[in-house]
Amino acid sequence: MAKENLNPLESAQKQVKIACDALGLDPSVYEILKEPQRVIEVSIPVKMDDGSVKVFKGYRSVHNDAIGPAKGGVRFHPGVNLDEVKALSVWMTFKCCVTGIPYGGGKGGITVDPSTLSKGELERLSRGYIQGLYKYLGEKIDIPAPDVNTNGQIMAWMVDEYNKLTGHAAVGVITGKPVEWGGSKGRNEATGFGVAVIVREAAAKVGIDMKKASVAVQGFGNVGSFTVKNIQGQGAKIVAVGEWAKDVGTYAIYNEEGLDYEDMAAYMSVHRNLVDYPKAKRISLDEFWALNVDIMVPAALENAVTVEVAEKINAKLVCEAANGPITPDADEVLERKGITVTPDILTNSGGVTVSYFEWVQNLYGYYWEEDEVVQKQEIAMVNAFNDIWKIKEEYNVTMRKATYMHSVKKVADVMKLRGWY
Ligand SMILES: NC(=O)C1=CN([C@@H]2O[C@H](COP(=O)(O)OP(=O)(O)OC[C@H]3O[C@@H](n4cnc5c(N)ncnc54)[C@H](OP(=O)(O)O)[C@@H]3O)[C@@H](O)[C@H]2O)C=CC1
Ligand SMILES: O=C(O)CCC(=O)C(=O)O
Repeated sequence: MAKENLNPLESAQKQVKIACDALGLDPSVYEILKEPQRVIEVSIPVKMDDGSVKVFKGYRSVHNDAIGPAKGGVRFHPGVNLDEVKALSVWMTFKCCVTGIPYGGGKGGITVDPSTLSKGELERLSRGYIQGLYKYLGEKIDIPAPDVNTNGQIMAWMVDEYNKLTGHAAVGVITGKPVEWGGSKGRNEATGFGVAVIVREAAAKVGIDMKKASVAVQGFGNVGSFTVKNIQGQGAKIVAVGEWAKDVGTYAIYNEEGLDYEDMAAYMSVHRNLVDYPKAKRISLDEFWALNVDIMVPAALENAVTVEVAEKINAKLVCEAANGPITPDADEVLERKGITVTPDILTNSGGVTVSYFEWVQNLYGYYWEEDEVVQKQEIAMVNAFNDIWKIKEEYNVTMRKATYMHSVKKVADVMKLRGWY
């Protein structure tokens, strides 16, 4: 068999092309959508604590802003590169259409291992990113947010830098901020909470009783950990968690009696990983993927599920909490095996949906209670799930194809109205 293509941009383009063809759209729609509208690459010089200067590469891609200002997170990771950032921005365009929020798609990143930086170096790097890009960001232009290895503190430094450079108190230029300064209640947990909502809805459709379900989650960061918390809250048993640690690489922990979110989170906050977590046994990643569980949730990075991994999966339902965790070839394997997949742009759309709520609150200067945020998020996601399930049934296609058909049509219709083709 030919070597599997792991380029995320080509995966994203393939997903968009399939939807354009299924919808019978004018060929110019795909020509417009296959590449971002704008990509900026910046060099960021950072004064290190030892007095030396290190230069980091940063990127920001705006894929499409037909529907509204670009929206999407900023990732700090050694694997960040131009095609990855472009792909992530493509996915954001169609993710924003899932719950119907008025944004286009953007994404950014810096090629860096932030665990090697001091707090001061991390702050200078975050500010340097904004110094390189502030002319292309704005509350009505392009609005960043957190992603892998970035958080509320980093967003606060970035907004502060933006406000200093522009002279505007524009707190809505970035979302995912701390609640103490313009953040929305519920945003930190929103992606994982939303993943659990989609897992619950999909489980009901495929005949899994959440109260009796066994679940494995790959990744215990922001998305993975809150996914575990909320799925556990539905009465399901989390039997395995897959993770990554320096000097160990990928590993997983397993306990058939179930793992507890609070206990793992407390252990993680002291030890920074789950390698020697005492209430589970360590298993290999190969064993993790092959577990006999009802539901698998990849919540780490892209390309986690290749063809080889997909062949091992025994779950009835796979819910993509990460962006792009299943390769297109692996997707075909899961389809052949009759495993239902809820795609990333639906499953993890809760994060950007609550970012939108944060932006609305910032523009109004009027803040909501957490209950209101959570309730609005849940309604938006359940409605989106039902709309997409209907398309899946009507056209007899996978959830992924139905989701892209739903979203690509929305962007194509607006581009038509605006006279772009
Ligand atoms: N944050 C958000 O609101 C949203 C995030 N996403 C997507 O969700 C995914 C996870 O993001 P997020 O949780 O924010 O990121 P975090 O940085 O908070 O967490 C990522 C987690 O995955 C672990 N990890 C990294 N590589 C591997 C691996 N190969 N195998 C197992 N675990 C691994 C990391 O371990 P370690 O810390 O040791 O590196 C970390 O615990 C990404 O694809 C992101 O784009 C999607 C929508 C919104
Ligand atoms: O909250 C946001 O604006 C974007 C989150 C994000 O980057 C994502 O959904 O992948």
